Amino acid sequence: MLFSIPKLDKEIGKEVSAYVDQLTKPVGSLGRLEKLAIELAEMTGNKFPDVSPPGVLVFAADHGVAKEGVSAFPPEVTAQMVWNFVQGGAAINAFSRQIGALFAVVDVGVAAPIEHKDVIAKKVRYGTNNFCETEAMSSAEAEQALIVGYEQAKEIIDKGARTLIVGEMGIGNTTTASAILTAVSGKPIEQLVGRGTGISEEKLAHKASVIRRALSLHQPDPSKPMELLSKIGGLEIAAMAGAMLAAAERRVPILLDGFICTVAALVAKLFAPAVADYMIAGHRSSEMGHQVALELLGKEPLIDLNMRLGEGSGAAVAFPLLIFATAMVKEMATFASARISNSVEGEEKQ
Ligand SMILES: O=C(O)c1ccc[n+]([C@@H]2O[C@H](COP(=O)([O-])O)[C@@H](O)[C@H]2O)c1
Ligand SMILES: Cc1cc2nc[nH]c2cc1C
Repeated sequence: MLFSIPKLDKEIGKEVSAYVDQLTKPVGSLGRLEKLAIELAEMTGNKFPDVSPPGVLVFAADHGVAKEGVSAFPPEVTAQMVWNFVQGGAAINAFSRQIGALFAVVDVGVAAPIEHKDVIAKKVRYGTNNFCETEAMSSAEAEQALIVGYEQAKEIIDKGARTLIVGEMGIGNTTTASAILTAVSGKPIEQLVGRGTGISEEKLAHKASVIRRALSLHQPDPSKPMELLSKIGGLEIAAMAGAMLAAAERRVPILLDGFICTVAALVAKLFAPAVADYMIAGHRSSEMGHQVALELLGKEPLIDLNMRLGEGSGAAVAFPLLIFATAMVKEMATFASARISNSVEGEEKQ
């Protein structure tokens, strides 16, 4: 599949960088917010971009590998949480309300039928196969799930979303994400497999052995994203990658969530390396392996609050920092406009 992602506007970045140095503060004193303002300008091609409203897309799907007992919760929870999302009772609902987000939940492959007018029904199949035994899905299904994400992102951007937050819900999906990350990074599995929803030490060792077994069965080519998705999964990870690709094509900044989201970002990057230019890492999840995924992507997260929920929640909590970065450029006075003396002459500016 071919994606056409525009280059970052480095010229505007330089302009904003020079302008930020004229604002009424010592050079560099707003730290990471300054870098963020420059990045947002380069992505959007706008010196004074709007990041609001953000669009939050939560993709839900089930994982056949959940049968192996790799989660602290049963697979029915995926469907149950989808109902919670449409009733507005999940963390991401509370946070989306706080940040004024456009919000949508997409069933891309929940194992149970879900009929609710507010759930976007895009089920590609009823959950994946157990990837320890056989391929998670066909490559046609993986492609279909990717397109679901792509189309949904297009839609929410057409409705006005200026930043994209991509969340997920899928019992078992930390096993799937760790398997993809093991294949892609080539690092020892022990560094990449974590507690997910909160499994015991014993279950953790079992989870690692499940992934080891699956990878020796499939031996996926780590440079082929469609192969990774079809052999390992999952449907929501494919959709998330598709959504990111659509946002990057439209110069809409992507605010990444936690572990599963960052692995989906790595998959998207395999489809089109330039997609990573449009990504900002929202937070560092406490899930083992997230730091490695962030390093592979070359991103430093904005916040670290020991969160490990998913759903887009970490990105939603980090989102106000994007508002602050843009408000700084839009609203602050310059030394000249406020008639403030700009440093002692000859003093080194850092
Ligand atoms: O985003 C994260 O970093 C994250 C870390 C651990 C768990 N989760 C969420 O928990 C679910 C997967 O956990 P598990 O144990 O069932 O693999 C899934 O619905 C994710 O949204 C999410
Ligand atoms: C309750 C619950 C909520 C979640 N949200 C994202 N993943 C989740 C997993 C569980 C178990």
